[in-house]
Amino acid sequence: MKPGTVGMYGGKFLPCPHMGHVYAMIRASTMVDELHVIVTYDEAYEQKLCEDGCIPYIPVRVRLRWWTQLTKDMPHVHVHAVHQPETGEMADWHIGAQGILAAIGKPLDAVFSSETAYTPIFGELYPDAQHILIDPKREVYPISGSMLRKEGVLKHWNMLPAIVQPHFVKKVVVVGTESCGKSTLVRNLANLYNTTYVEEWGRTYYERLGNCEDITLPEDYPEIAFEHKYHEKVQGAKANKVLFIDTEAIVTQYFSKLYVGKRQPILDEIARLQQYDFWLFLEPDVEWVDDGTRSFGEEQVRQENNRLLKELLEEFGVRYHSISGNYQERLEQAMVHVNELLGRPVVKNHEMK
Ligand SMILES: NC(=O)c1ccc[n+]([C@@H]2O[C@H](COP(=O)([O-])OP(=O)(O)OC[C@H]3O[C@@H](n4cnc5c(N)ncnc54)[C@H](O)[C@@H]3O)[C@@H](O)[C@H]2O)c1
Repeated sequence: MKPGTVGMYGGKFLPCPHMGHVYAMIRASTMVDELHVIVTYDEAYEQKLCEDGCIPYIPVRVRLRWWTQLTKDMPHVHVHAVHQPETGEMADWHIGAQGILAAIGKPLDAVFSSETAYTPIFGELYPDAQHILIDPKREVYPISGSMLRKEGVLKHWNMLPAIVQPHFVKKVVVVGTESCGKSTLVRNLANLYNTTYVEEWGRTYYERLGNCEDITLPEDYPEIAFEHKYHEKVQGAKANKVLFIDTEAIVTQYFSKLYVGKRQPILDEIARLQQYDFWLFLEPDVEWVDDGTRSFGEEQVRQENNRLLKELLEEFGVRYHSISGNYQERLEQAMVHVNELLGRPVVKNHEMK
């Protein structure tokens, strides 16, 4: 092609750009001097499309953000969002093309897609541009947006760019009072599902100080909650479909009440804002182990604290799933729930598929 060529690659990229899209964009970027990636959108139509599939609606701003991240080190690639109505009429494409040309602001030399069927309409819309097909049989990355919408993103995890995956990670939080096997269960689950986890930050915090008995201060608790949230973000970015999390802001609030006798508004606010896909509640029916940072071992106190924590969770409208029994039973019950969440079959002896 002549120097100074301008190309366009467009789509709705719903629910998200997949590896086939990334491949097409990169191939296109090597063939022109300037490439414009166009994210077309029609909110009402897309919401309906997502409702009919099995994915939550992903706003255009999020899709634009992913494309911006994907192309941030490619100075000759530019990303735009353009409204194109989706009524099923050819007029939609004409309206879209007007918006696309206005966003690009210069004549187009090439239009890229993987659809041979688009050649006639592109010929009408962009008569001076060449339609260049990239992998029309979708052999390099056999995936499509409709497969992701219909079958869910977890089934096609390896077809999602690494920067997109964290958005779809399922967050499983494990809560309970002291010494009910949370840390062990969280670590075991993370290893079994080959993914990452977030440790109980309050514990790490006091281990760093050397103890927690009689030395906790009210200001420790917001700090614990902030650091915990930060680690959720860090580990979530590396997770493989699911992230296991040991405790959260409501448990931190519960400890604030127990240790310093007060409830902290900022923890209530975090508790209201946080979102998890699944809550596992561990009943305190395994042996109490004193690991040096624990204080409430007496059976009656243990039961009373368990009741208090449940009350607090219920106050925030949390729908948790209780798990009890010995360590083997707890692991098996947890795996049944997690398999269900991930859409995996629950097999005999709960073996992994
Ligand atoms: N007005 C325009 O010029 C224009 C151009 C393109 C798209 N659009 C709009 O975008 C909407 C969606 O278009 P779509 O369904 O083609 O978008 P899409 O989001 O499914 O795909 C975007 C592009 O990537 C290509 N692609 C998809 N999967 C691929 C894979 N595995 N490997 C390689 N390439 C792959 C597609 O052929 C398409 O060109 C259209 O209905 C239209 O509204 C408009």
